[in-house]
Amino acid sequence: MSSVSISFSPLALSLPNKPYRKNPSQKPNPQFISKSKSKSKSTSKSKAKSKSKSSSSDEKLTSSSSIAIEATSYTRLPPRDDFLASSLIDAYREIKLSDSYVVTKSEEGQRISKELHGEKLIGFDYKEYETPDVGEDDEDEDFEEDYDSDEEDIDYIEGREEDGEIVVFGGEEFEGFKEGDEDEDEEEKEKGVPAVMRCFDRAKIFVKAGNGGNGVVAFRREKFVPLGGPSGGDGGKGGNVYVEVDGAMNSLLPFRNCLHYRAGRGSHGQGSDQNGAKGEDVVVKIAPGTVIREAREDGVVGEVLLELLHPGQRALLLPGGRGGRGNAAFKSGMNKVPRIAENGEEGHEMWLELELKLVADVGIVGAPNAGKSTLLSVISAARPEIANYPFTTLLPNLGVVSFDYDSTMIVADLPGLLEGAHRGFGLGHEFLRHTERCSVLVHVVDGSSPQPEYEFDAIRLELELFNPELAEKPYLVAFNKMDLPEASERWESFEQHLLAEDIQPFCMSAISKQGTHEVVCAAYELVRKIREAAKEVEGLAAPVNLNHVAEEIKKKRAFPINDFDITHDSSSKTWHVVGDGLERFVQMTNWSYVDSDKRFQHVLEACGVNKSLIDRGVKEGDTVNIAGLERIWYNAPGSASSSGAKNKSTDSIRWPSWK
Ligand SMILES: Nc1nc2c(ncn2[C@@H]2O[C@H](COP(=O)(O)OP(=O)(O)OP(=O)(O)O)[C@@H](O)[C@H]2O)c(=O)[nH]1
Ligand SMILES: [Mg+2]
Repeated sequence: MSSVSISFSPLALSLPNKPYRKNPSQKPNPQFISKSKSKSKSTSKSKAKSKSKSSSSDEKLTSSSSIAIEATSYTRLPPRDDFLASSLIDAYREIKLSDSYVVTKSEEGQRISKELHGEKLIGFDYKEYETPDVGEDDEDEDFEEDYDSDEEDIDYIEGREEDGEIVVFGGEEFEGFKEGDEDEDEEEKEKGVPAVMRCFDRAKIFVKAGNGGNGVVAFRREKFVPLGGPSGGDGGKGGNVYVEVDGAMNSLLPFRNCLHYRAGRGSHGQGSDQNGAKGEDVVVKIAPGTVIREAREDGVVGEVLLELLHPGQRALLLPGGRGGRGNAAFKSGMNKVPRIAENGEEGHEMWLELELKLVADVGIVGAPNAGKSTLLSVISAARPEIANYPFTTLLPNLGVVSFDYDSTMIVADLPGLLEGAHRGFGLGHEFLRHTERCSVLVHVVDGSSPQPEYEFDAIRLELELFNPELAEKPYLVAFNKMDLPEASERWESFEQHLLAEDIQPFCMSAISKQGTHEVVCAAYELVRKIREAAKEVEGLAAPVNLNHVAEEIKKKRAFPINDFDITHDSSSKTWHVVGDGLERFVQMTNWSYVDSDKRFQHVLEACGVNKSLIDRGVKEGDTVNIAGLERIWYNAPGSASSSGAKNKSTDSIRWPSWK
């Protein structure tokens, strides 16, 4: 075994491994707001400043960075004054609108924003994105005109002031959250998720097990073999539906092209006692971390059927239908020439909802544009898109960080989070879901943002509000963009702020790879501890039964035929006899053969349907519906118990037992 060559800096060793607990006293500090307002009056100024001060910032890091500095403050959610500055308006136009942008257009929008974030408003105020407030009317118009000129890139919705926030993602839109109509809002949000994102981690597929092949009626005809007897073979079994975890998949996008998965049907039996071949199985390949639910017609979220995490796991989901018996199987001493064979059993079918929650050891979280993708790109071979505008990343990116051949971890770069993400704002639900399966979280904080402390607190709060378990996960904090002077200026106050909460943050410049090694090593140390703890627990835990869905279906198939319910509709004089066993029996009866009806009568008699109907007072002429099959009841002459077909000669035949 090779040794893991990881060197830990003293900073990394002092990493707090305690889960974060929400501190209710962490409310927005008005001092911060006023401070930042005065500090960041002009972004252009700060750009110039950042250039002149770059050498001093480098002192904080061990070696200086030769990489060009990019001021990124305009892509953040800036203080209102900043936003109104004309330099920012120019900058705002530069934002790549085809990817994303957020607008609050009206008074109503502001009101909703306030209501939504009301008591626990931390950090961003979305009313700052009120485009009509840009200043003078003329300017406003200019802006709108400029904006309109970009219309070929995006679908921009106008004149819907009452709707509050409008979010546009690559030409698709949804309306912002409005308190009081969550249900409608859910639908709206679903609509607003761009197709590629929906397909990335959600899919709805149809699966069907193969039907069994039919049995046949055949008789042996051969020279020198007189009265060869029945020789109809049984039908083959239908193919099964399996679900298998494919380690090479990291999304559900393949299900975009293929929705229906049908296993092959069993071949029909043939003469000369030849049984049919088994139907072909179908294997549905899914990504690790996929949750499978039954999709219900009423829209209610079905219960989880399977949750497959590890590559190579295979579950039998739907077993194929049984092959029908051929007439050779019905031969008996009393019935030497049976003219009967069964249909193959129908394979079970269902619609499934697949939901992927990425399985990664480390999840990189943070506000948009914090440098999450940059961090992933420098620590792994992954090449995510990196750009100077928010929501560059819309789909999570995975990367493998290798220290040694046997010490690796999977790191996921997740899309940026906004305040209100836990309520679906900025498609937060879509993104936050993926953090649930990460063992460790790395918070990347944009050091160049006016209030990095708020940014960190807001993201932490969003995670906790989305799922309190997320707040219990071990995490570490990486203060990024230390190569920028404004970031290095803020580092000390940020560090003090976190140290007061017993958290030791890391500082780094992802773009120049400085300080990233310490962050990765510290994250790996946390991952290693978690893996060790998980191994211990795994040893004690009982093995999970992956085939329980198929077992349930098989159990249902073996349901006894004499277990049925009878209901009576007096207005239409109809009796309904229902039962899983009876239903299957009716489905497998092949009515084209003469003996089928006799056997049907025999089974009804034997399983007590006739007797129960007589006891309940069935009258001649009444309709009896047996598992969907309608018959008219009549009383056979001279018999108290008889049914609606044929005579009693069937009693003399011994039919093989129903199976
Ligand atoms: N100066 C400087 N710029 C950085 C650093 N890290 C990232 N950036 C820049 O910040 C911008 C955003 O970086 P990304 O890595 O795309 O940020 P992100 O957090 O993935 O953004 P989203 O995907 O939109 O959430 C890019 O222009 C990067 O070049 C850094 O350490 N220093
Ligand atoms: Mg990104």
